[in-house]
Amino acid sequence: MMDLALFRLPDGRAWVGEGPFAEAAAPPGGTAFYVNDFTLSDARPWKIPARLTPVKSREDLWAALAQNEALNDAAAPKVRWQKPATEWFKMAFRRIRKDVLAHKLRKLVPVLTEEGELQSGDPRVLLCRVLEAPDGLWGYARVQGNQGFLGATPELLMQIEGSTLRTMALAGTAKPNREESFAADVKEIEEHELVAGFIEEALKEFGQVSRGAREVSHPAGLTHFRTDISVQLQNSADINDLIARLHPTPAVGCLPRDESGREKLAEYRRQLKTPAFFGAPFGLKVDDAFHCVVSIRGLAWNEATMFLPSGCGIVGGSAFDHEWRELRLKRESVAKLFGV
Ligand SMILES: C=C(O[C@@H]1C=C(C(=O)O)C=C[C@H]1O)C(=O)O
Repeated sequence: MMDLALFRLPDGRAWVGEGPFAEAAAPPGGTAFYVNDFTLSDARPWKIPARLTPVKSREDLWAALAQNEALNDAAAPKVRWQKPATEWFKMAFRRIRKDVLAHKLRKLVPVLTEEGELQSGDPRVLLCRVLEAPDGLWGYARVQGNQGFLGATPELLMQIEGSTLRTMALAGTAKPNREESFAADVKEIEEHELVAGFIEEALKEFGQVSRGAREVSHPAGLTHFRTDISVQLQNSADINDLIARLHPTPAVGCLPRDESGREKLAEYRRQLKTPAFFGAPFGLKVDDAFHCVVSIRGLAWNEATMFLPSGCGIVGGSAFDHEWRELRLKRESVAKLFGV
């Protein structure tokens, strides 16, 4: 059975870890992956591989994999996707927007998942695409037997090097052909500032926070607002605590992030059958640094069923047709990158 984790940095450096993985509650001294689900339900999220190999090319990756013969002949997956139905998502959209207008919520991110049936080929072949994703994206993958997930995300949850923690607010998405007016789009700015403000506030207890300017960023064919934020950590802060403090940011979660908000978020994720990996933190502690991303722009599979999720922030000014199109654009960017 294949048991592996893969992590790639935006500059192309990548590592593949092979199982069996030892599991720990706290970060170990050496190298380990951090893999959890969206609700952080795994009490032992630190996965220490039996073997870790730096990989540069798909040849390196195949050579590093114990089962490389089986994969060498495998073809890229062909998937028959089903058109997602609007009803459930429309209902969720209306209820969230109503709650926002009634001041019960400020923002919530529902997730729509397109499902498909694997017709031929092997989804594990897509591990190559993770490795070869465009610069500027972080790649992540976890495969266990006949299930797995992988993706190429533009969103950093945190990177800790020495006493500096870097993170970003990435939220607010341009409509197609409206990139010029995006920088002044009041609704998208509001959506973005909710995320940036939350992160800034959450990090204050850990040290001096610096916040960069709001910028327009173009990862993988989409246009988003991005604000870089960093903090000088006062004490050697516990990584698990930092993850729990930041995740889920309102870029993939809700605001306020109180019990009632979190319950609503969990309820929508259940109703809409959001895969557990989606939006969760995924990281690697290596070479005295910890890199951890938000697992979006990815897909998952369980035997022959494929899942392609995407989410969008709903605020008072959101309109269903725009959000529906934004969800599609996000899925299309993933489908294009992975050739599915
Ligand atoms: C939830 C996703 O993306 C997140 C939501 C965004 C938004 O609502 O504008 C933008 C970037 C991401 O933080 C996704 O890609 O599925």
